[in-house]
Amino acid sequence: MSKLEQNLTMESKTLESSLSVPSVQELSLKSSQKVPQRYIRDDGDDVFSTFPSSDPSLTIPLIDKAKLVNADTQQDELHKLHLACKNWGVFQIVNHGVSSLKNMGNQVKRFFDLPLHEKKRWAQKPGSLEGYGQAFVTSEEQKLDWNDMIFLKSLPIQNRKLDLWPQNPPEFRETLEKYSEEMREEAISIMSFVTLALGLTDTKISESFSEGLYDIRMNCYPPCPEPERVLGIIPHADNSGITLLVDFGDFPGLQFLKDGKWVGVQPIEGAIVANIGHIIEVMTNGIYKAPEHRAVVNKMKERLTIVTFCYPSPSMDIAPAKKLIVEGNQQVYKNMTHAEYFDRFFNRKLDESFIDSIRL
Ligand SMILES: O=C(O)CCC(=O)C(=O)O
Ligand SMILES: [Fe+2]
Repeated sequence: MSKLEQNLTMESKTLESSLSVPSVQELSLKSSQKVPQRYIRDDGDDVFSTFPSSDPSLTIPLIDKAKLVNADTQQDELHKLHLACKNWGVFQIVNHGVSSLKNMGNQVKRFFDLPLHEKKRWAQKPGSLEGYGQAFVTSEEQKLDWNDMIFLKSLPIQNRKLDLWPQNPPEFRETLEKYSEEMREEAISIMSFVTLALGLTDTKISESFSEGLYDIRMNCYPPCPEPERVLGIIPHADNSGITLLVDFGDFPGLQFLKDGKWVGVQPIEGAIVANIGHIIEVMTNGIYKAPEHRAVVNKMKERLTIVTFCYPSPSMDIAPAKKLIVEGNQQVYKNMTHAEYFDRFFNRKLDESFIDSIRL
């Protein structure tokens, strides 16, 4: 297919679906020393052109939730949070209130350990991203991520497609229900501190997360014989309001782009990695930006993550907060309804920057 034909196909196809591709776990089990060409990124693929930072002083900011809720320490911690959101767009949170991380992690591990035919009972159906498979595969020529996943819409409850919710392991569903409810509470709470850190006293933004949408992507990154030639997930920024990620690995697999260099996130057991998504970038008029990030893989070790994409209520417009457009601060992004925002996202061109397309 010529480049032009490829672009035309990309333009006409909606991205809200995925072509079926092989399971990476199965490829990994074949114990071959070589990775199939479709996964190889070091043959001129420009997503591979930046390198990890070698500066050990660069670490993802750490936010202590206990200090945010304590009146004596709140101001200092809010200032740290403001700098984290402004300079990085990502931070790790400890002492949060989510109790079901470990249980959910165990369920996800047990799910990915099932034989392929069993996992396929919950496979993505044509025309939908939800279920077990891979995201955003839209052409047979596209390079592939070294990643298997299961993606489920969890809240509100009426958005659930239960036929895609695994019943093996047996406690998977109830654990995911509890996990998503806890994540919703955490998102509301984090958003209330993020807006306070920005100096917004009105609670409209954080409250809109109580009626929000919560989509959960569980990722498995199997060991890879040639880890330096592939990516677990290509560089992207999230289209969420905020993303809450739990990393069950013990090496830095997730990397954020900071001043042109990739900085790895060293997993802290029991912590949540929170990153700003495009919706909060728009609502803060770009004061807080959605950071580019990617996942890399390991030669010997599997890595599992659970990613909760948190969106405000569909009744909330996606537009810069009026209070931020004062005294010569120009509005940077368009005012959109929730429906318009998603329409633009799912019909975007894969070779163009989504955030640039919603700038004024
Ligand atoms: O699993 C990871 O480390 C990154 C996942 C991610 O960025 C995503 O699913 O959007
Ligand atoms: Fe992401």
